[in-house]
Amino acid sequence: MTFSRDTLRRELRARRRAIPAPARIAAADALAHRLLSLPFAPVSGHVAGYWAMDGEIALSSWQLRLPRGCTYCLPVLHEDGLLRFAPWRGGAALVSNKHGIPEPDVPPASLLPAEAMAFVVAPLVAFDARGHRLGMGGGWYDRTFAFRRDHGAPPHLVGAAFAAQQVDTVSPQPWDMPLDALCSESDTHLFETVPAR
Ligand SMILES: Nc1nc2c(c(=O)[nH]1)N(C=O)[C@@H](CNc1ccc(C(=O)N[C@@H](CCC(=O)O)C(=O)O)cc1)CN2
Ligand SMILES: Nc1ncnc2c1ncn2[C@@H]1O[C@H](COP(=O)(O)OP(=O)(O)OP(=O)(O)O)[C@@H](O)[C@H]1O
Repeated sequence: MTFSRDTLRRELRARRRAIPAPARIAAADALAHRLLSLPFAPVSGHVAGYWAMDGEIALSSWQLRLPRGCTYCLPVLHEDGLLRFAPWRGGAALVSNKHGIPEPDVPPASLLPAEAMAFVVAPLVAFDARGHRLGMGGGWYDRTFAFRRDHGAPPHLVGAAFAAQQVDTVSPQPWDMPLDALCSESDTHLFETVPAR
């Protein structure tokens, strides 16, 4: 079981890294339009993206096209094992976390908890047609959004990926965070989760 999730991670990470630059630029644009067209696309509030790395589909196009009322945030690793979020605009100071991923360089007191987000775009390594997501293996998104299991949105949780990251099944685990939607460059999947509050 662990072996197959690890194997899947290795293969799908290699697959997303192999996508050539022109295709990934076009895909990021198409993804932005799909995210902005979701029935629950935010018009205001804090929205979380991520700093794309290791071949992940980029969110820069979406960030640039967000409605004025939305504040774009990046995830920040916190010592308690739960992600925090911090507003970030192009040009603002960044610092590398322990995995080498840039995070906004802000004082700990200004970090926002997951509950303060209206809409969260989650990176992923692989997804399946039932809305299950396989991440990098740190459990960060699963732990951080475990509170969503018992009640509806907000925050809405949306996976972002290249269509090539779809697999038959990610062999979901009980702790895996269910997605409300998944957008790729070519598809929008809406999933049934618990009703909104
Ligand atoms: N862009 C992005 N940001 C993100 C995530 C992500 O998947 N993508 N995360 C989603 O959870 C969190 C970070 N989680 C991570 C978990 C494991 C590894 C990891 O194993 N990385 C290396 C080893 C390098 C190192 O750790 O120094 C690897 O590539 O094998 C990286 C990030 C928060 N930020
Ligand atoms: N809600 C939770 N409470 C406690 N531990 C958790 C929870 N969710 C995940 N974990 C732990 O995190 C570890 C990694 O989980 P998993 O391999 O599913 O991560 P992932 O979904 O790939 O990562 P991520 O969510 O960061 O993208 C698991 O071994 C699990 O023990």
